[in-house]
Amino acid sequence: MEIFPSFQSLLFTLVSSLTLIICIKWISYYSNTKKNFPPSPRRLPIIGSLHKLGSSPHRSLAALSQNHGPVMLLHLGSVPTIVASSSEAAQEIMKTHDLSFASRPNSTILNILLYGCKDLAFAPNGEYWRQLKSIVATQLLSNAQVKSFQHVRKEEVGDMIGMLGEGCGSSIDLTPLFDSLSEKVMCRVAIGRAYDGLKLTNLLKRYLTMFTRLSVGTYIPWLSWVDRVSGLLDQAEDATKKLDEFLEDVIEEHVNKKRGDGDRNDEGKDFIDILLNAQKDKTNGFSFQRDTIKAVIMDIFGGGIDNTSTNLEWILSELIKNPRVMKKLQNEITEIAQGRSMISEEDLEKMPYLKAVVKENLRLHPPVPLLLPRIATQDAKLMGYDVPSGTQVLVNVWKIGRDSRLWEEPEEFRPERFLTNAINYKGHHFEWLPFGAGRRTCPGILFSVVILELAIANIVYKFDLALPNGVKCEDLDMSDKYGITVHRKFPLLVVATPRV
Ligand code: HEM
Repeated sequence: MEIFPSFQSLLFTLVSSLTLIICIKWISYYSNTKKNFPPSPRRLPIIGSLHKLGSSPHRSLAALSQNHGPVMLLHLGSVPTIVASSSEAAQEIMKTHDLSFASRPNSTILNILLYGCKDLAFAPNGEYWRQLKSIVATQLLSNAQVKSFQHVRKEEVGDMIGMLGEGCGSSIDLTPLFDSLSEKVMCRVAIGRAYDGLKLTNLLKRYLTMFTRLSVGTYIPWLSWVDRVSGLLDQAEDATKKLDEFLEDVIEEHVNKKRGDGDRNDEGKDFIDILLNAQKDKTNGFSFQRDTIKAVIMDIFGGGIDNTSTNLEWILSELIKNPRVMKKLQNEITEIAQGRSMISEEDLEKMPYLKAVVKENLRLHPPVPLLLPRIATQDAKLMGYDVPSGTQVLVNVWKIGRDSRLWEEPEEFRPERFLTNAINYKGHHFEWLPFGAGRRTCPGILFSVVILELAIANIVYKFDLALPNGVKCEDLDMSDKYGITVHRKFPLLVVATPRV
């Protein structure tokens, strides 16, 4: 019996393997040259076009689209990525071919942060994601459920107004006030109480920052060891473990019905109660483990906290920078308030200009300017171009919101445009997509809009706001900074004076 193959058979195997590889390469090259791929900027070896993203990817990609058109193909490392920058392309992605683009790309770091993507935002499209979205949309974030947390918003907005009042006359940084408001509201509805002290704040900050860190392995898989050597994956594991331990305790408290002091939401069920009940419900054949509950709560913290405070910062920045709009808004609110001490959620329905202000701000400052990435799960066509399965897809809604073909004087903050157009939050208008659209649309729209409207209405009703040290309104710096959401680059410092 021969143990080692003969030289001839070795040579034969080698030559036939080489011929096979050359054939495959040739066939794939030939069929690719037949394909109609979107225009691409020049790329570098290994990193492709990663270096072109810069520190503000939404701005860099908008600039690139000026040269390469509304549908571009970039190679981020070795990840082929389509960037759509027009409302027509967005509509094809999120409506015409929504099913082809309804999944999310996966990565080692996301798997660490989200229990193997058992959350809603990064779960691949499929039965698991569909069932979970149904629970989140109909049980956690439905109209009725959002209404049931009205008292939480009232109390927390009241507390924030109280703090602003205490700082009247001196310079106040609004960002920590807004961060605290959003975190408290989110914690009370999600886990039953707001935690005093910085323990949870710091845990969350550390955890959420991990989503903004560049993971080499995500873009250049053969260099994925760099993420281990650089300590990135260890940090992600540690941040997740700490938050996991915290949430594990909170869930145990819920299971054992032992809630601590400071529970200001004890008359209603919080999200953990609802998820624990859904877990017991076997009627629809969907079963999930505790990791799913924790992953969903992490989504809710990730989606809810930063987005809300970022929005509040930008709305007030625009109002301060545009005194005409501020005056008009204050007039609307004062007329409806009729001397009452606080604006209530019932009042908001009578304030069309306030609603227009919130929408106009989302046009100019969408907190998630490239939406969450999607991935093509089948070969698709986009605006006549070929998009192979496995291509990542980004939609630049920041660019679409500033498209002069769609918006007159797009750089101007002019809420009036939303008084006359029919744009609503249903995701049918592809020129305005701060929450995305289609299957993957944000389920937290109702939840966030009401808190934004209530907080803004009360702040501008109760106070006049000016910039400190005699800085003129028109000189307010509006630079932004890319992160988990697009924040103001510099803190928003104001001097508040009581109005009523
Ligand atoms: C102003 C506030 C908010 C903005 C601008 C925002 C924006 C977005 C965007 C752009 C997406 C991706 C949509 C897409 O890919 O088409 C998204 C998804 C998501 N958002 Fe929000 N969001 C906000 C508030 C919230 C809140 C308050 C929650 C939860 C309480 C939330 C939970 C989620 C979840 C779970 C997803 C993933 C949905 C899926 O993949 O099926 N968001 N959001």
